[in-house]
Amino acid sequence: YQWPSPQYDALEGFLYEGRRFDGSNMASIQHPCKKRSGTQASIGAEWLRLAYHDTATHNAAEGTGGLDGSIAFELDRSENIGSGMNASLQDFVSFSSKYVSRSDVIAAATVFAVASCGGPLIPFRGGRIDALSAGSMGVPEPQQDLATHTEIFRRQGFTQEEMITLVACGHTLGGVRSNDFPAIVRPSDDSTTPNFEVFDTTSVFDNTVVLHYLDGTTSNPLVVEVNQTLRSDLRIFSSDNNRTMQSLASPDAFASSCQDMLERMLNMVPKGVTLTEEITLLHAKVSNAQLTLEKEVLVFKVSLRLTQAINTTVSDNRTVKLLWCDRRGSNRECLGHTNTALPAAQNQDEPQISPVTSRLGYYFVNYQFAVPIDSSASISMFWFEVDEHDGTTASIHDNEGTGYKIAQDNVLYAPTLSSATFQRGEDSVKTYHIVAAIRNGATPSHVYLNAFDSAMPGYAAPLNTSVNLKLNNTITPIQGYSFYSGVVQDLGLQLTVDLQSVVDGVTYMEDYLQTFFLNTDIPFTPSTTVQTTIAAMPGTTSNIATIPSSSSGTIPDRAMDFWTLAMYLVIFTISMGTMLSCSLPSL
Ligand code: HEM
Repeated sequence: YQWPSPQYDALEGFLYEGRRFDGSNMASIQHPCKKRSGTQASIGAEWLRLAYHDTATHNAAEGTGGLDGSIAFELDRSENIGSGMNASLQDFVSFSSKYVSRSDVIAAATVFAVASCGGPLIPFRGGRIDALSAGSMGVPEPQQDLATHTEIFRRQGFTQEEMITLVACGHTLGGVRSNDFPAIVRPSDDSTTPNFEVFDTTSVFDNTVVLHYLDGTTSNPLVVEVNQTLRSDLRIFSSDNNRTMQSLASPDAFASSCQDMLERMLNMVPKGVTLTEEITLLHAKVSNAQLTLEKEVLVFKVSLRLTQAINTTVSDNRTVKLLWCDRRGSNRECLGHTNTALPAAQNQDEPQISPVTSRLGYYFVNYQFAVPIDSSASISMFWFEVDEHDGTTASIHDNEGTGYKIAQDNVLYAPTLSSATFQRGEDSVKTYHIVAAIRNGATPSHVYLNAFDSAMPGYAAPLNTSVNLKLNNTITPIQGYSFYSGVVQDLGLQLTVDLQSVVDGVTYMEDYLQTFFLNTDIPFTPSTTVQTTIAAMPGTTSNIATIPSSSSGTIPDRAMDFWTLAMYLVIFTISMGTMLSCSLPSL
């Protein structure tokens, strides 16, 4: 892994933080192994079933179907009946983006659900490509016979033994609803409350479904149903004289078989789709790096996210420093001096924020920097030093020795000059005025943006369009930058833009820029901020602010201007002469 890897970074953030950029948390809709409010339905079970139904149309030989999000267009089919399906799609709709496809969200949801309910950690890859219409039919249904089921699983690429295993791994969570399958679960006399019969007596991901099947005490409706035609689990489980079921009687064997089978299921994709490498946890992660103009100052903002073992706390003595080199002038590339700053804020995520990370035994501590940059010097690369002041050597996080390089400073995003106008509500058109700052000196032949949003209400076609940006003379040039602007209209929930400027045939780009915070005063902010601590002087801290959590699924209301406050603190501290050090280059 080398920074920047925008797709990896986005997938890693989603998987290990469970949330999208504005802090809205998808994992916590379900975690910890919750039931849907007011019902007996397990949300994790609904998510897992949706993923299986999306993949179940896969044809391994032809390379068609698979986990591609086509399920969003297939819910009117009887093979996809079930109120949990629609509910799950609603849970997911606002979480996809340019780098986390709708089908990646469905796959990650299964990883969350299984981890959250105590099952194995399923290795995750991203890069699935979304279908924008229905695919072929072919999800198994309970009334079909064993030969049909065996053939369906063979088509998907599974042997008989794998079929038995995968069904047992699926049917450890959740159950059957009377309103969707009245022939299997009789509706209650009181028709307002649907009956729900669970597959086993525990609500967690364990092998009770196997054990109770083997010892004859099961009440799995697909085994004990009086109408024999509907006993599909019984036919499948017993199809090899219970050999496979017996092999799953050990909890470890069950967990490891389910880990393998569910990983294979999530990675069944149409041919032509290349999945990413496995997304593993980054222990020191750079995020939200952005050079921007704010309040007439050139500012560099970045966060360093460190893992911290659960049940341990960060030492009060720890200092985290941002170091960077000038891009221009006599000190460029740290020839004369290296710049240093302390974080503007530190905050901790809740250990529970992603079930995957919490199962790995970590939570996150974030250090956020917002430093003013002299625009004639600019910035070319940065790195971090973390010192525990306990006698151990300070650790350096420098992108495996190369430093974190800032590719360019010719085109920048100016969120504080950009804006969004919209009515609250999911189906209203939002109008975004996007402002780019273009460094004077080189005259661009073309300034434009690519706008992308796949988080569309109702899974409508994504927005994917280009808009030309024009020189905007109403904004006074500052710090050697002039401003270009353009308008994007979007119905979706997670617009990102890529700004591009072409100078002498070379394209400069700022990729995957977030827009959710336009009209709030916070350019970017952690979601579940517990308490914000601002470092006033090296080694000392003082609590100054608490930011309310914005973990709802909607765009947050106007919130406190945290970053501006943080920046002024840094400016103040620098002017006290305590934070800008002139030293020899250390890279
Ligand atoms: C022959 C194959 C299968 C048949 C006939 C079948 C049938 C069913 C039926 C009728 C339900 C009840 C749904 C409801 O009431 O909402 C159900 C639930 C479920 N199925 Fe399957 N299934 C099969 C295979 C699988 C597989 C391979 C998986 C996943 C690996 C899976 C995962 C689930 C889950 C998690 C639920 C519970 C959903 C909830 O509680 O909301 N199923 N299945």
